[in-house]
Amino acid sequence: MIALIAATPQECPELRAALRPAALPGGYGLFRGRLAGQAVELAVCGLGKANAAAATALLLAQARPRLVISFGCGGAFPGTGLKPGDLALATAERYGDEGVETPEGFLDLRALGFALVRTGARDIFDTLPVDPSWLSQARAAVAATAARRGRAWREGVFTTVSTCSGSDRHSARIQARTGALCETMEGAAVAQVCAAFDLPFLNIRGISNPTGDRDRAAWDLPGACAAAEEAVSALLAGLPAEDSSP
Ligand SMILES: O=C(O)c1cccc(C(=O)CC[C@H]2O[C@@H](n3cnc4c(=O)[nH]cnc43)[C@H](O)[C@@H]2O)c1
Repeated sequence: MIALIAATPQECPELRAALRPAALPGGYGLFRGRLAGQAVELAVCGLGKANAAAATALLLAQARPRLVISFGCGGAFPGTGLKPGDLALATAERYGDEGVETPEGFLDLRALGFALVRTGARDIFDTLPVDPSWLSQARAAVAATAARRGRAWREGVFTTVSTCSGSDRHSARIQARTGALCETMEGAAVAQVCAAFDLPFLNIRGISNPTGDRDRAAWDLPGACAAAEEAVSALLAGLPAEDSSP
């Protein structure tokens, strides 16, 4: 089974329509069934890190998927070459605002000495991994989807925040701190729970907006959501049968 996590119903209309409604404890939305020949469970978790972590943990406590995919829309930082409607694929997830703001600057969790996940092999602080073999499968699907739609795509670090980058000043600070190309409100939280459960994680986002001074006229939420759904479907369609995938 493949687990899919979207924040809002608007980010997954096509996939939801192909699945049967179910429910997770706590009222988190769940949809089950088969997509492109793969068994899937789609959680619609609500906005932000707390919802994302709770829904992911509830899902993983009752099933052990071979892959967890966070998907939906996200903001693109300046200089990345990404525009609304384009696609982005995470190579790692980094928390953007977990830490302490001090007179001397921002102290992240590594500086504070607080690991978020202790895997046994190593401690994980602010940066969560993406599984390399699944990443190469996803790269092919995202590239093919972008080409089909006549759009650009990029891969790189994603950052997850509670306070979105709706001003140039804040956006520049988060970009300098994280080196991210894409900002979301859920990705690192899903990745953190996957690391705790030792399960592979991917994040695929359609770009809905540029980060920086907030201008709702520059957003394309429907185009971003459609692009991400199409890339997820392409990834599922390209996967081998359940037993022989990475
Ligand atoms: O109205 C706003 O200024 C605003 C800011 C951020 C997100 C929204 C949404 O309605 C989308 C929610 C959904 O999309 C992801 N998202 C999209 N763009 C961004 C962003 O620039 N920074 C962080 N997250 C973003 C996010 O994962 C949400 O789940 C409206």
